[in-house]
Amino acid sequence: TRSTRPQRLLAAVQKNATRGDPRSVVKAIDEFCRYTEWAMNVGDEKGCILDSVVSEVNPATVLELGTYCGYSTVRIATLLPPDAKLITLEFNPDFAVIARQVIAWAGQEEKVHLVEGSSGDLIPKMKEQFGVKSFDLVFLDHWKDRYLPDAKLMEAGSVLLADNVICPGSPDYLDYVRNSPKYRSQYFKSHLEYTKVEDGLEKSVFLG
Ligand SMILES: Cc1cc(-c2n[nH]c(CCNC(=O)c3cc(-c4ccc(F)cc4)cc(O)c3O)n2)ccn1
Ligand SMILES: [Mg+2]
Repeated sequence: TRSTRPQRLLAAVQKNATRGDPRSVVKAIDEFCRYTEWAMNVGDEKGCILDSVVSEVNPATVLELGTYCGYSTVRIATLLPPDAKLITLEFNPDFAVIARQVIAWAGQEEKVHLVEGSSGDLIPKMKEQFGVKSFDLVFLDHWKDRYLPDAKLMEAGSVLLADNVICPGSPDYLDYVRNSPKYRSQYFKSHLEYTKVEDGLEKSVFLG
């Protein structure tokens, strides 16, 4: 039967990237998605914004919601010190299977803990399951209608960075973080990965 898009993306990584070289993995995925087959990775343009926010926050603990094929997982992990922890949640088991192999090809498995399940179920269990009561940085890149309810579940974290706030969009989340006295929000205008369509990242610092 026909392969899936994540399987074809992984094949491109294994063919074109050097094992243990995370930058070559990122480059191979971006080239595949730009020139062969679009996929919903944060991409190179928004990826540079992601990199700058991660470097600025310099987090010891990161939570990523929505692993997909592990592209942003690899980008974030590469910027973390060896003792830092990145927990990434993926709902779709077929995506998780591919993401684990992409993360391994990039040599980042030490810093990354991929957990399968839905954010609504897993976030409340974070404390007891992983002993992490709050995260220094949360990257929201999962179902867009879960951004707001999940942000409310996590009102102890310090920096939220949300992908796709314009396309596909998360209007209720955007309205909340931009108008709530609990957050200072900033919009980084960009484009939907590998396209000319407007999209952007919203960085929201929790004021406690
Ligand atoms: C733990 C947990 C995890 C999840 C979860 N895991 N993986 C995801 C994927 C979510 N991502 C997207 O849907 C997405 C879509 C587009 C897009 C698509 C089609 C278009 F035409 C235009 C844009 C672009 C993007 O950048 C996206 O990130 N959710 C869900 C629940 N709980
Ligand atoms: Mg996204």
